[in-house]
Amino acid sequence: MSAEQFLERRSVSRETLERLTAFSALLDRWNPAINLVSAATLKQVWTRHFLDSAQILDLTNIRSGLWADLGSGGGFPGLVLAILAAEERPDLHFTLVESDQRKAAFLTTAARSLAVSARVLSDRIEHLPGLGANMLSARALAPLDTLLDYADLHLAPAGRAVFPKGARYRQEIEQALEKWRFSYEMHASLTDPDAVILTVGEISRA
Ligand SMILES: C[S@@+](CC[C@H](N)C(=O)[O-])C[C@H]1O[C@@H](n2cnc3c(N)ncnc32)[C@H](O)[C@@H]1O
Repeated sequence: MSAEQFLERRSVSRETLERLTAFSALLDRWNPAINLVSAATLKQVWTRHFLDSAQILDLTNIRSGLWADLGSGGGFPGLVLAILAAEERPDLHFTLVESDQRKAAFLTTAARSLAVSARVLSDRIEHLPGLGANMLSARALAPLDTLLDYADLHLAPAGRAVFPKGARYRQEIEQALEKWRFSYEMHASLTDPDAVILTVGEISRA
């Protein structure tokens, strides 16, 4: 999928498109050295990473407060969300948590170079003091029960979370329900017929 095909699925302003294009160029430049995403998916960055991340913003209606993205890696979904929100939801603030120092350095450099406001924390999620986030996201980080441990630590009261999940999502929900109570909604993924995106709230220990 090219930038033009992305635009057929998700409208963005010219400035946001330019930022995404510049982000794609940064990934091309840094990926051989620090393996931010698999080389194969880099060829499909507009669908596998940009559209896949953008759909997450579109499933939420939060317009202000703190959004924390955990285990951001090369910036997915967190930096894409920050790029979109810069114009679409300017009162949202982003914190990206990534323990790998080289990836965190990439995220800091990319945010600065793209003129996107995002705080990058290079630490382990479970070592950080609670972030008090209003919204939490994490892609390809951990099973749902572990993600709920992180949500318990980092969400503000009444905060919500949004987690893309692969084909094993039903087992993950069953497993998580042994330890947690939560409400959730399931949304079909725009980019993977086997995947879903879970929006989760009202999280408490079982
Ligand atoms: C499989 S990658 C996924 C990256 C990105 N979310 C994506 O979907 O492309 C998981 C990332 O989480 C980071 N990570 C794993 N465990 C972590 C932890 N406990 N605290 C902070 N970062 C962590 C890893 O360094 C890695 O960059």
